[in-house]
Amino acid sequence: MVVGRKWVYVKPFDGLPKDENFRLEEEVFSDELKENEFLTEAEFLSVDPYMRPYMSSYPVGTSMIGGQVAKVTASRHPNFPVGAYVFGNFGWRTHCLVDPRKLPAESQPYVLPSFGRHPRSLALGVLGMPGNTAYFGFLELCQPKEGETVVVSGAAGAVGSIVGQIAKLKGCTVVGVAGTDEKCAWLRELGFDATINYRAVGESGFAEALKKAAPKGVDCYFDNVGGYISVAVLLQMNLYGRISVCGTISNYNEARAQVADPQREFVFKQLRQEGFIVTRWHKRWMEGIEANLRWIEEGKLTYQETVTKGFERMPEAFVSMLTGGNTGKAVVKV
Ligand SMILES: NC(=O)C1=CN([C@@H]2O[C@H](COP(=O)(O)OP(=O)(O)OC[C@H]3O[C@@H](n4cnc5c(N)ncnc54)[C@H](OP(=O)(O)O)[C@@H]3O)[C@@H](O)[C@H]2O)C=CC1
Ligand SMILES: CCCCCCC/C=C/C=O
Repeated sequence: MVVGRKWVYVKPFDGLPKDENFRLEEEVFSDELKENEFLTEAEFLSVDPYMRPYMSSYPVGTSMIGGQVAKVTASRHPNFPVGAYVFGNFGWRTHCLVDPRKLPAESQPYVLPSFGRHPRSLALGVLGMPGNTAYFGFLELCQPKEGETVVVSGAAGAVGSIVGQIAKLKGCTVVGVAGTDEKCAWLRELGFDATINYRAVGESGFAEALKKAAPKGVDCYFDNVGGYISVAVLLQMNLYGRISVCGTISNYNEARAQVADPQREFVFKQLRQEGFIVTRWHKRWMEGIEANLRWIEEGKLTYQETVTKGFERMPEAFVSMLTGGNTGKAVVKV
């Protein structure tokens, strides 16, 4: 018998998540597995923005959703031997009994490929879902061309920091928008050509700051945040500009903002805007991971992680990420 712990969603979110939304519970697993089942023990867990809007569609009493890196501790599945490390969407739990046949195609667990000298936690970041969000969401939807100007909001986070570096690899001029001077300084170290600390310039100063940072206008916008930042970028898009709508974290904890009608920009600038969910590319998943790993090995792609230690601190790490406490990918080490 194995006793695990899990975080349960016990009260609907209202605004920023609070302690009262979560409860830590125990769960017991039998040692006797059925054919095709395997048992895991988590090593690293992910806290991601999507958990905030997605949980609202689950009933209270559901375990918190999320990805993790875990070790297989018992197995009756030939592809998941004891001792292997896997990625799985097993939720906020220390242990999990898995039967892959019960999971949808876009949420299949997989044994981690070798990351060489890099930590396994990267399977939750640049070598996992956020890295693939950057790789596919930017390259497929923005179709960047050498010499173009790219703006990335949420630029110092898990997705944005990778998007900006890929844009530099494609020969673009890159402007990053982030919430502190320290984050902006890191982005410039990564090769970003200009940065805007949106908290420092404020809503009223943002359009002017963007004009200075992107004097030739904007050809591609990778939007992680929505809200006034995105309205201002839209108004400075160039003819035939492309916008990849990845997320709207500025309003995950609030009612939706009322924004000005943007249709005129789309007509006269002939813009293209497309939203996406990264699992759209689940059949090409390993292509994104391999490309990002190759760039890391070649010294062309750099990552950073913000690691919180202790499974009991999952809610704290989640709220910290939602309020800008992370640089690069936010993960929890059990
Ligand atoms: N479409 C898809 O398939 C996917 C979408 N996403 C989306 O991508 C975005 C980034 O995710 P991810 O990289 O994992 O998270 P991050 O690592 O970027 O962490 C979230 C960051 O959001 C920033 N932020 C918080 N509030 C605001 C605000 N009001 N305005 C602007 N920025 C804010 C904070 O940085 P700061 O200090 O700069 O404010 C914070 O660090 C999210 O919107 C997420 O939902 C992520 C994965 C897949
Ligand atoms: C099966 C779970 C996959 C998670 C996909 C996350 C998509 C994120 C959307 C917005 O943040």
